Amino acid sequence: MVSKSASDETNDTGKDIHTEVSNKSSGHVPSPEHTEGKNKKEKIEQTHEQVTDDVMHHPDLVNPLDDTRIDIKSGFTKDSRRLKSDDHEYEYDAVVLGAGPAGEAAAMKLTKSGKRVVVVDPRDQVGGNSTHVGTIPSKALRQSVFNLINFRRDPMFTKAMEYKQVPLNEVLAKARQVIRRQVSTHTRFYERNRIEVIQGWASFIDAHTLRIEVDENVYETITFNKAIITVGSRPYRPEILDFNHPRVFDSDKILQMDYVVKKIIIYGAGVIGCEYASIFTGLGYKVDLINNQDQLLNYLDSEISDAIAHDFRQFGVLIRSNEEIDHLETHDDYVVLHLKSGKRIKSDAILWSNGRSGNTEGLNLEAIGLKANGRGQLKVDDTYCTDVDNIYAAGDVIGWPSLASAAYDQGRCAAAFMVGDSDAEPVSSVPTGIYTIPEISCIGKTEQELTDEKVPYEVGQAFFKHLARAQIIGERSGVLKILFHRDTLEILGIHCYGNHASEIIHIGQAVMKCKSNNTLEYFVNTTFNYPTMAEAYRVAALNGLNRVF
Ligand SMILES: Cc1cc2nc3c(=O)[nH]c(=O)nc-3n(C[C@H](O)[C@H](O)[C@H](O)COP(=O)(O)OP(=O)(O)OC[C@H]3O[C@@H](n4cnc5c(N)ncnc54)[C@H](O)[C@@H]3O)c2cc1C
Ligand SMILES: NC(=O)c1ccc[n+]([C@@H]2O[C@H](COP(=O)([O-])OP(=O)(O)OC[C@H]3O[C@@H](n4cnc5c(N)ncnc54)[C@H](O)[C@@H]3O)[C@@H](O)[C@H]2O)c1
Repeated sequence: MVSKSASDETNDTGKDIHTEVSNKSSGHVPSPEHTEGKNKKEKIEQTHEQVTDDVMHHPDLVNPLDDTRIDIKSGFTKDSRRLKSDDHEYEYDAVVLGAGPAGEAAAMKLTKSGKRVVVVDPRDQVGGNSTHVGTIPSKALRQSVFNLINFRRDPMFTKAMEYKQVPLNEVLAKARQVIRRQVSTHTRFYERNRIEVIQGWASFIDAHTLRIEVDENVYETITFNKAIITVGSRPYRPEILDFNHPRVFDSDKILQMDYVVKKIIIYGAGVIGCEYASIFTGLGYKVDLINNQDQLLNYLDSEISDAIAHDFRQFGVLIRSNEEIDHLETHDDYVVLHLKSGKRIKSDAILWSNGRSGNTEGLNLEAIGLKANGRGQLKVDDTYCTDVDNIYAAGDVIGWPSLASAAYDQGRCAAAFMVGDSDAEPVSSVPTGIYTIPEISCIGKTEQELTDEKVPYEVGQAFFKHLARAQIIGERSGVLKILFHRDTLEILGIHCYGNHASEIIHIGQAVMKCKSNNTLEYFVNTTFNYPTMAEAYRVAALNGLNRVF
């Protein structure tokens, strides 16, 4: 039996939904005449009434052992209030603005709840910025660079191979493959769930009418009962910089960098700045990392933040803290960054990575009485509802935490609130996964927070260099740190630095979620596979218990 949440997550449960699809081939957009209101009414068969039971028999899922049909949950709970019972005269029960992770999850939840839903996105492919310019390309790029670093370190290869610098867009060849595969996977989700996708820029005419620019100066209008804004974000571009200059980049444009540089400035030492510092040093570039704070990623546990700063320096990153741009001088083949402190830094190029802005300015929010903040973000309540009661928002456009992981869950939860699921809850606890080389991942409180709150905590540590698995796979640096209450042994925070950290963290996260079992003793009393990186939990737990008296 597939549970409700599991089927929501995979989105791939086949022909279980009863709205007609209008873009059968891919995420590609139907032509305007294909989506005209009149045709649509004929084409879209509203069969909400068919989805009445909680459990459905899935036609494609057959148990291989006894040939019986596998039951799946329809996505409703018995006490769900359904939009279909809201007697409305609109074409759609819900419209989703943006086909990124938040939009996709919202659309899947809505359609699985029997709603007639349409998704609008200006790209001709689904996946959002996350797939096309954010998470996926940067992580695929990071993996290629990681492989390159390991390859160069291996004496078996380095003798035979010539050391050659490679431009970024060539290293991205692998990333392009991953993007293609991701787009095709997600397109299938939309197709199988028969979700209509319209390509175009959406803007509001009023709180129940959307105008979609499907081609240059060609508009289509649709009406809807409820909407969810999941338009995501883009790099924040200050006016003092000319991003058309071939030596000035942001995190979108950097994916097209087609020349090799020796030296690059990264302005902004947030997650993007730090991840790219690893990527560039891995490619052999010299990096000046300009941080406008006094510590790298200062929301991290300071020991972890110190560790990444230390490793960056070892790899040749020059970190300049507490600095602020005055202006940038651009030349054909170099740039000079002038800092307010009077320093001047010359480099082949600059990557600006100083925050992001929500994509709200083209939405004509005034027409529905909404206003975004200075960074283009929308305010929502605990049910992801904006100040307008039929308009919801999720993902990067609402700010925190601006992660694809959370955007997906926020989209699903927002849709759950929209359909009236009684068990819907807002997303609250999100792990941090930072894909520097090595990785960083954390969940729960930091030492600084616990000290400020005067919680009597203790620390258990495991250094990767002592673990058999780490020695086998050649992990030289890394640490797992567990913070726990010294009286109750409750786990309060887990901080991991080292490769595989973003995977390792989930073991601790699962234990922390089990309220009755959330104690350090779990790791001592449970037999783990050996040798594994997960053994770090046992080692750290024993190390911590030895400190308790
Ligand atoms: C370089 C980089 C690396 C990242 N790495 C990670 C990572 O490793 N892990 C992680 O969890 N997160 C990562 N993130 C963050 C992650 O990409 C975002 O949190 C995620 O994309 C947010 O998803 P979303 O659905 O809110 O919006 P998006 O992915 O931004 O998608 C929004 C969609 O809305 C569309 N849209 C915009 N305007 C309109 C309009 N008017 N009408 C209709 N549609 C519109 C856009 O075309 C886009 O397709 C990274 C981000 C960047 C930039
Ligand atoms: N591995 C990941 O999870 C991952 C990877 C890359 C990006 N992201 C997401 O992308 C988002 C953007 O990353 P980023 O590195 O560009 O930005 P960031 O939010 O991490 O901050 C980068 C720098 O910009 C500054 N800054 C941010 N907001 C500002 C504001 N309103 N005014 C002035 N300065 C501000 C910060 O002080 C910091 O020095 C992050 O929120 C992050 O969640 C996540």
